[in-house]
Amino acid sequence: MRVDIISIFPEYFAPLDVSLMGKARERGILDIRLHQLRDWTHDVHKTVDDTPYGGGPGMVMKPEIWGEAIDAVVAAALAERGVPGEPRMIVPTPSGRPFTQEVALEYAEEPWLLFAPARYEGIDSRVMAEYGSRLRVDEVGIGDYVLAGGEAAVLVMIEAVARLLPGVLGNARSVTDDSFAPGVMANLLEGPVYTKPPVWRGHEVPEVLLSGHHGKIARWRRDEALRRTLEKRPELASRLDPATLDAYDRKV
Ligand SMILES: N#Cc1c(N)n[nH]c1-c1ccc2c(Cl)cn(Cc3cccnc3)c2c1
Repeated sequence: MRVDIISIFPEYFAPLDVSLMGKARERGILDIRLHQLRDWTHDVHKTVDDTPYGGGPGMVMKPEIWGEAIDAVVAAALAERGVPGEPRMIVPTPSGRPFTQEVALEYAEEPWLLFAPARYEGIDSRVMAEYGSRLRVDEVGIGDYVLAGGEAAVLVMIEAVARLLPGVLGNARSVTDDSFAPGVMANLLEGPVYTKPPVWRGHEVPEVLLSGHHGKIARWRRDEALRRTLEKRPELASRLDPATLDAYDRKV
């Protein structure tokens, strides 16, 4: 997967050089390119923003700069061998489509993502109108809390998408076991996990996990996941298949 990110803070994406993302890049599973938006400015101050039409607080990012940057990044990528078609453009915005595991799965199918994380009050809306007629452009938000810009949202989305790509997680971990993955674990939170020693500061590992009885262990894990989901995220539990809830050995 090819990923282009245009930002005034490309250094914000240093975390993509480490851990899972770093290994995926080394193995060629992910090809992430960072671009400094200010490289497409034409004034000595490298200005990327201006006051909003109609007044109001804050500043708005200038359409000309973004237009030149997006055109140049897309053209350069297309000039390289092996970059397919046109990118899916993703613009983080506070009011955007909520980013969920379902959206991550959708993006993981894309060969090319172009992220446009902005700052200030956002990008002049004509940029989305311009590219919306040529590309698939999504305005996406992560969670109901206030960020200072779109870069953190891009980091979250790239990690959530990249870990779904074949070969990124390795054999030890399967995305089908994820808390929010479709299928059996859909809408179930993960249960508690334990490792050696069997007793730590007087806290014992649940006996069933030491029993070697795989059927009982699987049932215990599912019951714990259900218990946690009912306790912490009842709105998720309400989406569970009734048969799953009926099978839950509530032991209460
Ligand atoms: N907040 C949030 C949020 C979230 N939860 N996901 N994505 C965002 C996000 C994405 C892009 C920008 C850009 Cl550009 C500027 N801000 C700051 C801001 C915050 C509130 C109102 N106006 C601007 C962004 C926030």
